Amino acid sequence: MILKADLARDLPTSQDETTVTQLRAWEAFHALEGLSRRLGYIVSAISQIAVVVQIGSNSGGPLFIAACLARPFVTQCLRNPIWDTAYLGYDNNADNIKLHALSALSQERYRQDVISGNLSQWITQEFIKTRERMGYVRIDHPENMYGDNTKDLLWVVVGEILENLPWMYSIFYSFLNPTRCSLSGIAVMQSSAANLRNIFSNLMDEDCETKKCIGKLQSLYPAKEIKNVMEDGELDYPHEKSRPEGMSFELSDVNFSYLTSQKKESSLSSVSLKIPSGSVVVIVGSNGSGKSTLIRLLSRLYDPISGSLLIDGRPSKTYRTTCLRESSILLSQDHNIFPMSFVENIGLGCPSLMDNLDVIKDSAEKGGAKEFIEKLDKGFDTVIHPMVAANKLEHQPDHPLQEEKKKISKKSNISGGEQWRVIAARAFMRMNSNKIRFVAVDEPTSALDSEGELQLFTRLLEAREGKTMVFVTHRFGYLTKHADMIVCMKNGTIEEVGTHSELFANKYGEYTKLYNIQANAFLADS
Ligand SMILES: Nc1ncnc2c1ncn2[C@@H]1O[C@H](COP(=O)(O)OP(=O)(O)OP(=O)(O)O)[C@@H](O)[C@H]1O
Repeated sequence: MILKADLARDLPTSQDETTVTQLRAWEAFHALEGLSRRLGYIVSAISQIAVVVQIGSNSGGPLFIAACLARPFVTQCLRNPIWDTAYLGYDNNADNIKLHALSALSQERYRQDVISGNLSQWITQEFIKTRERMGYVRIDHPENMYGDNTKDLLWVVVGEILENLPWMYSIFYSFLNPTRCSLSGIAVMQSSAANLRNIFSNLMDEDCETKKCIGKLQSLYPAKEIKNVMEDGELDYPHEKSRPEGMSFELSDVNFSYLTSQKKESSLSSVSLKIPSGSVVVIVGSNGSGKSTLIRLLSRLYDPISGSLLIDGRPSKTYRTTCLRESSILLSQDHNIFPMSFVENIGLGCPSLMDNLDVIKDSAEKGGAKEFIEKLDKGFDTVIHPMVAANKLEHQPDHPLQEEKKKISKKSNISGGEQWRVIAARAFMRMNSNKIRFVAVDEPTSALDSEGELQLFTRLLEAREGKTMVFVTHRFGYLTKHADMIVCMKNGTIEEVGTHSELFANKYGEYTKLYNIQANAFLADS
């Protein structure tokens, strides 16, 4: 339920802090278990105390209860759980890794990938399948499953003595007062002593704190009720008026600000623009001018605050968002590598072809990722972020486990550019669905070298048939030359629109200014 609720939230909703829940499923189960256990302990404690008081009224009841408390009390004081020390955990169970990875995909950092890749359904289905394959064993952290204390010899001896303290007290008491003790009374006292000891130990277990448990359970249900900020329409995409050349857009007087923005100015102000179907559009402009925001609106990750956005002649809100997302690809700096294997990272572009390794490798080739993946020991089966749990190591640089940690982390690290290539490969994989009519690429220049960038642009342009393509870039050259239209932005507004030669004809325009800065840098170098 939590996974589903997390995956269903759109970006604006998830950025509203009042709607975000940090609760994970295992915590809810713990809370529920803890609460019912605690209730049971309290009932048992009351009944056992009543028994001891009743039967033991002749044999020093209060002192006897104190003897029962001795061991749990000392245990609590000397508590030294194994997980309080430094440790390093490495998980090599494929299903467990997958289950945690699928769970992780509902986190904030993957939200844009999951939404733009339309992956919620696949994740939920895979989660259920993997869970069933594993059987219903507990999958929470080992810390929670392993509650044993370290045992040294002294503690074993002292513990045994304390364990038997109520017994010893009873025997001692019956020697002093033989007439006041019956055999059956002693037997009942003995069993009560064992029960009371257990009950007190459990009640002192901090996991069972009633307030904490109730708080956790209370925060569970609102997560299910959260309504998305963005409206979902009824219309399927494409519809009868959609053109086969690709998606078309018409923005009229669009304004937009992020909920989380600290700035007074809007990220987009009075933006009006027509993007014909099948065109290649390049958006340029200085940092913070609104290029990425414009692309996010076209990809329907956000809706304009005012003004209108038409897609193929109809308001964007009239379409089913899942249909629109099935028809578009967004390739941006905000995307992330999933904590899964390369096969899954790329295959998730088109989950129905996940089993087809040839198609996955072909997409990797197009995205420029195949070469480096094949050089890895496990090739396409390499899991990029294997689960490594480290505890109390951050402030101990000389701890012997640091070396092990490095070895494990090394297996899972790839460079920023390589990550981008994997994400690009996932985008090419998506094209195999044959549903794509809009491709948006947001500035790969920050991660890719110039050769990688040129290859990416060339391969994307080769696949342009039936697709409208919008690129954001800081590098003028190959793309601006091939663009049907260049949009130059400044401070959240559109300064100029036209082809390279049209914009360059305006000597004092923003486009010419940005172009000359780059050209002069090259001239100065040469
Ligand atoms: N997720 C966000 N939350 C809050 N504000 C944002 C967010 N993303 C962008 N902004 C703000 O919106 C404005 C436009 O940002 P945007 O990222 O669209 O610009 P850009 O032209 O793509 O910049 P760059 O070239 O640096 O990538 C900026 O003022 C930025 O601070």
